[in-house]
Amino acid sequence: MTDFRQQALDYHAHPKPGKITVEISKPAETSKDLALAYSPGVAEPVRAIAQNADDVYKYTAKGNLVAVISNGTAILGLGNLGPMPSKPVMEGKALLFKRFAGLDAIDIEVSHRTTQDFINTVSNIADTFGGINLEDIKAPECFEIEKALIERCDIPVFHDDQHGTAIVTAAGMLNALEIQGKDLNSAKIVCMGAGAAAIACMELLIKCGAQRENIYMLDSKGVIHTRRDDLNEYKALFANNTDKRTLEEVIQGADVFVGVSGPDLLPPSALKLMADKPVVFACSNPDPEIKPELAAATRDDLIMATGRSDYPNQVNNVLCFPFIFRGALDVRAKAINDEMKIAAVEAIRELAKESVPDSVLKAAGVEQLNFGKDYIIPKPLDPRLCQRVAKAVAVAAVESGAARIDLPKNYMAD
Ligand SMILES: NC(=O)C1=CN([C@@H]2O[C@H](COP(=O)(O)OP(=O)(O)OC[C@H]3O[C@@H](n4cnc5c(N)ncnc54)[C@H](OP(=O)(O)O)[C@@H]3O)[C@@H](O)[C@H]2O)C=CC1
Ligand SMILES: CC(=O)C(=O)O
Ligand SMILES: [Mg+2]
Repeated sequence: MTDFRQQALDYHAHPKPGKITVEISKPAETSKDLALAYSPGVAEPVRAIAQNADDVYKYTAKGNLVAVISNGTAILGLGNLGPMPSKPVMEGKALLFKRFAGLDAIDIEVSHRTTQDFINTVSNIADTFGGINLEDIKAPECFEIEKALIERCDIPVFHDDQHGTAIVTAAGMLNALEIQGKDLNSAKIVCMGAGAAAIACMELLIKCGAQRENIYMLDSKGVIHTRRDDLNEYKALFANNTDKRTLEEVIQGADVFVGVSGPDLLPPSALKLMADKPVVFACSNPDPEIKPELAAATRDDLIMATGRSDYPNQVNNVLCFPFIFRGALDVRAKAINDEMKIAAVEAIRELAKESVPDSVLKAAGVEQLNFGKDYIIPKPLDPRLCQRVAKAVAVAAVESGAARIDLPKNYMAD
């Protein structure tokens, strides 16, 4: 067993199994405390909420509570391994919600027979929470699930692998292209993968200026083109009228490669075929489509990002989901709309252009970080992310009419 593998297993096993716990937030030491916390005192907020539904935000933990819900059908890039193997990832997301945004989060792994069963299960428990973060649910079911839950729930429902990934990818991509002196509008883009993350990343890049006809998408069967008769409705939107069938054919002269598929799917021979100054986001976890060392050895004019913490330029949805929920919950948004997503893109993007505080340099273990090739996007440990992204999202929610309450006074002030 490798050292790192053993360290990871020990981290999860000791001193207590798992990564999250539940703590109480009120005194419960005396008979008086118990009389307030439980019977008879608890009857008072019960009566208040029965009379005024919004009082649930005043008297319970709902407004700061997120459910991280999965069925384990697309666990990172490890595939469809089922609900229980997904639990460490979901606990991990809960850890990140708390660590980065102060949100209480609980993981829920759902076993189900049909997609409708999953939808019913989640919508039946949704009111318990302030928001629902769907995670690691494979395409195409994830699209139907998210759409149905958004319709049925009046709290934000957000499939992180779709929109969290797309927001961070768009922020990083706009910056990387700016550094390379290129424009998203005219960029030729190859997207390896045609699932949850791929479809959402490409749709958001289009909203940010990319041209649909400049995007070539590949799934496990190769290039997605108009002659294929095995495409679901989501892939069909990216079908090119082309006679190109392989990665090598479509990547010729491409400015951008986005990998949200699986390990080692971008060979150096294909990377060599890209245009000058390419941008390569190999975002599959834990193992990217090409290792950064191999990419750097293949050519020296690229900007490279991965989903991992141990290389520069971590394009990972952790830069988004804690903060987008923070902002959404703080104004009790009914949903997370496009205005809020674009506000998050801009806030993440802009932060990378500011000077980096010493505390962040220290946490990252580096001497300096300056906007450029190896720093296109902020570090997850940057405490300014919460302030900037949550505020931008909350403001966008208020301005777009998604918020139920106004911005709290002095919200996320410096
Ligand atoms: N860095 C980040 O923040 C994030 C990274 N990801 C990564 O993206 C990947 C996909 O996740 P997600 O979209 O949720 O999963 P999905 O199961 O929804 O999609 C996986 C996609 O990858 C495609 N694929 C699998 N093998 C190949 C192959 N050999 N060649 C081309 N395409 C292939 C599948 O093709 P087919 O449709 O034919 O089955 C499918 O379209 C994972 O590795 C995950 O870790 C995901 C979210 C966030
Ligand atoms: C980061 C993430 O959500 C994933 O790889 O699935
Ligand atoms: Mg995920």
